[in-house]
This record gives sequence, structure tokens and C-alpha cells, in this order.
Amino acid sequence: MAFSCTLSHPLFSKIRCVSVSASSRVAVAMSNDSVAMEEKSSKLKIPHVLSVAGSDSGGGAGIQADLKTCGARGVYCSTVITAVTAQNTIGVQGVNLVPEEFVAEQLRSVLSDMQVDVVKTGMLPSIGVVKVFCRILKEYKVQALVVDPVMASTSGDVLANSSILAGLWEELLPMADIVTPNLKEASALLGGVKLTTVADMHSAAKSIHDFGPRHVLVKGGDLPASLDAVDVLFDGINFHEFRASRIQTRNTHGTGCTLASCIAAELAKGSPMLQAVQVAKHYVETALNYSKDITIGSGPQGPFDHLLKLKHSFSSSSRQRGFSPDDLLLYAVTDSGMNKRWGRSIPDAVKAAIEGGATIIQLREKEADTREFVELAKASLEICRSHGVPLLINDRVDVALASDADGVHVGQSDMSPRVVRSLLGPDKIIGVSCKTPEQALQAWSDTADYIGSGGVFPTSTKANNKTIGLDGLKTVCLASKLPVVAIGGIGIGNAGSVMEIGVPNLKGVAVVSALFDRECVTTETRKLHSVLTDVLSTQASR
Ligand SMILES: Nc1ncnc2c1ncn2[C@@H]1O[C@H](COP(=O)(O)OP(=O)(O)OP(=O)(O)O)[C@@H](O)[C@H]1O
Ligand SMILES: Cc1ncc(CO)c(N)n1
Ligand SMILES: [Mg+2]
Repeated sequence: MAFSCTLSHPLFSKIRCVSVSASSRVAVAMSNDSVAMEEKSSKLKIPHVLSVAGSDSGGGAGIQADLKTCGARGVYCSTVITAVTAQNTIGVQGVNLVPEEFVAEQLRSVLSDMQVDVVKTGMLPSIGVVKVFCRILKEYKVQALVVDPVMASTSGDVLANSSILAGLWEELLPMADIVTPNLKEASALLGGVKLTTVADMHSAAKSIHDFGPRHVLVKGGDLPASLDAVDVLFDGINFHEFRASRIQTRNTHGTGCTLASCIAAELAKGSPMLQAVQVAKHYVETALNYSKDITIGSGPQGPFDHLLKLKHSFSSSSRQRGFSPDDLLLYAVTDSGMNKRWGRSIPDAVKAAIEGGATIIQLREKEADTREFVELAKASLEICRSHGVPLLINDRVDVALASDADGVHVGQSDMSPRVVRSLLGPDKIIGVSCKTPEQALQAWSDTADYIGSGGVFPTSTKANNKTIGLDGLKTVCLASKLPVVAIGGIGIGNAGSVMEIGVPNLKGVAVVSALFDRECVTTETRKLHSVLTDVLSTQASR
């Protein structure tokens, strides 16, 4: 017996039904015992999101965005397909609805068998699907429900008819822990009210909250003439604004789906709502920033790469694992003059620092000629690789490329980090020296991985270096979207005071003479390492 349905609503000119005949369906019988055994035997519970959404053939939104986002956030994602769309960077060419009965069957297949923590809805294309979804969800216990009230694609094409609004109001929104309308969707939910300012977003969030969702997040990706990308969250009592710099890019297709599925992923991992939204906002911003130069499709609205940052941290060409901000804890910067004075080679100095607990090494050789610098880098890299410690080269991108070092650290007058990124690729580590908040934001925009900020205290290691002090360091850290390592005149006596300025993204200290202008590098490094780890454990116990 074949299912088929016709939709007369004029909005559905492109929408056709997909027919699912009983014979074409392959019944997959799985004995409950084997499933039960499988679940009992496995101890590891992975956070689980069920995405109930439409398929986006272009791969940038809908189900595809949800799967990639959950993957990027380390969460398992199962799927219920509500529609299959033919769409690309130009728009939506066609939509085939999955019959309500088959949406119900997919829902039961997943919810009856798997421990779903959070359900996220995207495209629910008809009032019938909304009703089926609400009825079945009530039969199962999940932690949270995230509703992204998809009504139109970024290209403006309709993905759900206006009758769905009634379904949202009456049935779905009262069940939602959070609903995430964009400006058009918020306006539609409120009968077409104009929303053009942040203040309008506040009142819209409050009005939509009256329909019953516990939280409302009105997304401002399309806020006209706004320098920032602002979202407004209302929890029934307080408003919270989430601001990100507006990334100048055509690659914003699927940002809303991604934000909602990232919120669902963070909730599934146990985060409270406010933190989940914060993490999701940062994830979208980071993914957009990393993707702004990619080109997929010829239309006005391109997709972005949800996994670019992830690829960067699981590179095969350099170290076993990618960069982690924790690598910045004890950052040893070599100095050939000092090491010559103490009669040790650079590789010896590198080995001694690593044995003392250095977590990252930077070769800073202003005098060495290129051939010598490449040889030093290769010898040092062998030592670093054997200990799993990243090796960065100061300024010299050519030496980093020739030696396959793990990355480069550049100053404000060196090659732009964005050009360095284009030469080294997404797998390598790029650090930038920054004295001001503006420089810190620019470094993030240029896809750097961390910033070095200082000089914190006066230092003889670097001539004419303006010191910024602990206050200046704190100002830069608070503005930075990247992890920070402090540098300049830091040693055993003041490293504790640096780490205790109380900013979470200050991840460590970079030192030169405190290690290398001393008789025993390993001993000095050990002493500094214990100062730093004592500070970290005290902070962790607070
Ligand atoms: N150019 C941009 N730069 C930074 N953040 C952006 C940009 N565009 C959108 N965002 C952010 O992306 C998230 C999604 O908002 P948006 O208004 O794009 O949702 P949407 O229209 O539902 O997206 P889509 O329908 O394409 O999935 C919000 O956090 C928003 O602030
Ligand atoms: C299938 C699907 N869901 C959601 C969106 C929102 O952009 C889209 N474009 N396509
Ligand atoms: Mg959307």
C-alpha cells in the first residue's frame, strides 16, 4: 500500500510528497534482547541528541548541520527526517515531505531504543508533523527540547507553511526548553510585527515567552545595519545579550540550525542553559571565522565548514594531537646568546627545558643564518616530537615550513597571521604578540590559535619593549577570544602573581632568561613548573 499526500497551500508550490509504499520499506527486525544486551554490556554513555529536521542537499543546514555540529562537540546525533529538500547556495528548488506516519515511525524507532538526552527540532513542515511529534514525544522522557522554528531558508525560500504557526503556539512551544527564532520567524510568530532593533528583539523575546517556552533566544544574524551579530535570550525574568563581531562572509547558510544543535549538544553534556548558549554562540562565530575564505557553490549564500577547527586539532602532518591551550602553561623561548654563554647547544637547551616540564618550545634565533636555523629546528623538532611537546619557530615561516615545525609565532611587524595561515594551512599553530585589545581581536580574526601578551614586566631580553604591566595584561586577556600566554620579565618570583590576575583564558607564562640564563635549565624549569601547577591547583580548588 503506498502513502501519498497532496498539499494545496499556495506556499507549497515547490513542495511535493514522497510516497512510501509498504513493499519498498525494508523491515529491519532487531530482537529486543540483543539490543538490551548490547546496551547492558556497554558502560560508556555518550551524550545523545536526536535531531528532527529536514535534509539539506547542500549539506550546510538541517540534518546535515546538526550531525556535523554534534560531531564537532563530541556528542552522538540520531536523526528523524521530516522532509527532503533540493537546495543549494542559490535557494530551495524543491521540498518533498516525509509522510507524517513515517515521521512517527522514525521517532518511535529512535526513542524506543536509544537513550536520547535532548531533542532538537528544525524543519517541521506542516501542522500534522508538529502534532505527531508532540504526541509521540510526550510518551518518552528526555532532558530537554530545543525548538528551532524553521520557516524559511537563509535564501528566503519557504520551508514551512503559515498554518504551522498555530501548531507551534498551541502544542510545541509550551514543551520547549528553548526556542530560537531568527528575526523573520519571531516576526511571524508575533503576527508580522517589524523587528529592526535590539530593543525590538527584547520585546519579541518577552512576547514569545508568553507562548510557554522556558527560554527564548531571538537571533540577530539578519539585524539590519548592525556591526555586531547580537542575539537576545529571555528566561522569563532576565535578558541576556550575546554579541559577536559580525564576520564579513557569504558563508552563513545554516547558522541557525548550527546554533540550535550546538545548544542541544551542550545541554546533553550537562551544561546549564546560559552556558550552552554561550558555547554555541562562540562555536558559530569560530566556525564562520575559520570558513570565511572557503567557496562552495556559486550563489549568494554559501555554507560554512563545521569541522575546519576540528580538522586543525587532529592533524596527521604534525604532532599526534592538535594544539591545546594547556600547552601554553610553561612556554620556553630559546636564546642562542644565553645558551652560548652557558656552553650549551640549542637542542641541549630544548631537551633540558622539556625534561624540566616545559610544555611548548619556541626557537627564537635572530642571528642564525637560514641554513643553520633550519638544522637547529630539525634537531630540536626530533626532541620535541619524542616528548609530544609543540615546537614553534619565531617569525621565520620559511624555517617552519622547511623543518615541518608545529607552527610559528609572529609579532605585529612580521607577516600577517592570515598570510601565515594560508602558507601553513589549518593544521599548524599560529601565535601572535599583542599589546592591545584591538591587536588581540585582529589576531583572532586572522585565525591565530593563541596570543602572547606583554612585556608584562621590564626585560633585558627584548630591547625597546614597552611594558604593559599586570593591568595591561588583564585588559588584553578580557578582550581576547583566544588563549593567552604572558611574556616579559617573568620568572619564579613573579609567575604566581601573573597567573593570579583571575582571567580564565590566561593559560601560562613564556620565559627566556629565567630558564636559559641559568646554570641548570632543568632545575630552573622544574621550579617554575611547580610554582605554576601550585597556582593552578589552588585556583581549581576555589
Ligand atoms: N555574519 C555573521 N557573523 C557572526 N555571527 C553571525 C553572522 N550571521 C549570523 N550569525 C549568528 O549565527 C546565529 C544564527 O543566527 P541567524 O539569524 O543567522 O539564524 P538563521 O537565520 O535561523 O540561520 P539559518 O536559517 O541560515 O540556519 C546567531 O548566533 C547569529 O548571531
Ligand atoms: C532542511 C533545512 N532546514 C533548515 C534550514 C534553515 O536554513 C534549511 N535551509 N534547510
Ligand atoms: Mg534558521
